[in-house]
Amino acid sequence: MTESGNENVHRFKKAATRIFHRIVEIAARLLFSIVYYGSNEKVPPINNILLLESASSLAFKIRTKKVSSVEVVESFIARIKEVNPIINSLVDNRFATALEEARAADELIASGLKSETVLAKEKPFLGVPFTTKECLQSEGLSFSAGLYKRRSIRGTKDADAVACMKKAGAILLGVTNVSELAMWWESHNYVHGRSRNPYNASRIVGGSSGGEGAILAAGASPIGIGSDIGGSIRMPCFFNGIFGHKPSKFIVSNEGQFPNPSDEDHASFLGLGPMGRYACDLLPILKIVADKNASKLKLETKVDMKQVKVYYAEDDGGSSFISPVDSDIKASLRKVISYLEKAHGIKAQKVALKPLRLSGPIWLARMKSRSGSRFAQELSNNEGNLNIFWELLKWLLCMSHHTLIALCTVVMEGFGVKYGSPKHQYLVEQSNQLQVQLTDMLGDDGVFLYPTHPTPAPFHNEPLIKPFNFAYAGIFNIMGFPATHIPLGLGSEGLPIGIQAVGTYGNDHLTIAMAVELEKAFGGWVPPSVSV
Ligand SMILES: CCCCCCCC/C=C\CCCCCCCC(N)=O
Repeated sequence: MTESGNENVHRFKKAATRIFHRIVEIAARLLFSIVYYGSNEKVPPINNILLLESASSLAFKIRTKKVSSVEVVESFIARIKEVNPIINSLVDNRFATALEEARAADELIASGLKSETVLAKEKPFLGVPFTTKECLQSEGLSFSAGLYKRRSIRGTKDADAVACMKKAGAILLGVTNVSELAMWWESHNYVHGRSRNPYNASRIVGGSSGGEGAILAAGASPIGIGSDIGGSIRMPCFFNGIFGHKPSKFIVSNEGQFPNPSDEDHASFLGLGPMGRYACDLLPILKIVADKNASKLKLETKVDMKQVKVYYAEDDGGSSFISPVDSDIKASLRKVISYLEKAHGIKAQKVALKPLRLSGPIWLARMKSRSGSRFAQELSNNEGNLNIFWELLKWLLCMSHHTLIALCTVVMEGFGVKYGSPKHQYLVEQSNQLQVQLTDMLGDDGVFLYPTHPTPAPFHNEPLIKPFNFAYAGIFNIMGFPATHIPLGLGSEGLPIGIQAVGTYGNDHLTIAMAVELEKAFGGWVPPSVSV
């Protein structure tokens, strides 16, 4: 066959794959709509104004005795008790200890031993409650990572990031649900069950920091710490309409997570960072969890929006296996672009970065390690290897304690592209090319705006039909770049939508400044329900 003939066959195959994928997606959506018809419960409206404060504002009010820490902690505990039966977000708590710590914080403030200025410096979040995901070790609390074999394991010490928060005076309320081994974008497992979206309980909360996204959006915790190796902070923030920041690589310590990154590459993809309802909390919380590495970032630099260069893309250029970007998301991105021009004279440039179309395959290839598959081992809690055929059979007979997607991930690891093969090398090259393109384009004063995810929160289990949609977020983990999710209100289905702002290494202050700016212009977090 001639070269142009070959090209035509290739084009035809691609179009056919895309059409087939769309048909399956539409048919599945129809089926899920029928299955979940009428089960669109929301969390009740927030009636306590303390729950509407940012973590920074709560810290200030506690420190200056305008409100007591006990009052704040009690308010959030009451809200958790109200919403958790609907969203199944908090899976273990330390309420009694948290209240004791709140009393101690109030006593320290009342004693006058330390001035407000000293307290603001030494314990900037004194008396402010927070939550974190269950796969981040927290002393005395469940630490299963959603793995049935680990169901009775509890943390014996705090992960570094949790310890940093406590050192800053913050009070841990409890831990939130994750996907099995934090390796999927829906939070469901056989230890703690399934978490549900506060805007519509028939929809997912995302993963792996999904319980965290839901509890924050429901107004039941002021601030949270998540982790992100393939979008696990940004996707839950997107589905639950809140802010979240995945920092530049190696800024926040990964210590104290299960599973642990298997090598240096994986460790560079993983980033722990803040999640919350208000953009103003991202930077101070990042500073705290970054600890000594905060000085590697430019967090004190004031950003002049007029000097920021903006680039954007409305989609990945048309990957066959990824859903098309929802029209509400595209429209909101366009509104952002025209706002930036009107308010700051920024002439944003639309770009087409070819390797983005390969985001899914690139992420999967870069996650391959030289030493071979580890997921099957981790699924057995590193106690031998999992017999995948036996487990799949057990799953079919409803006898397995593993989720279907975890088993599919083991299969994928076995059958996917081999480490070092020509296909693997090609994908690594594409990934390097994208890194160079983004670095040259953005420099130290540019931000790339891009959908965080192609569709608003799908129904439970629907992600199995579109597994690679996570790649919109995951690709930037591979680059080691900072990325901030920015909520932009609700779409036509009443579900949160938004975009991410991506910068080059070390420019976390730029993507966070963009979040602060767009929150001012577009309103940021929208409560799931309001009193009538
Ligand atoms: C029934 C269909 C099965 C399709 C199998 C697809 C296997 C997918 C493999 C990897 C998906 C990884 C998703 C990563 C999500 C976020 C992870 C994170 N912790 O940041």
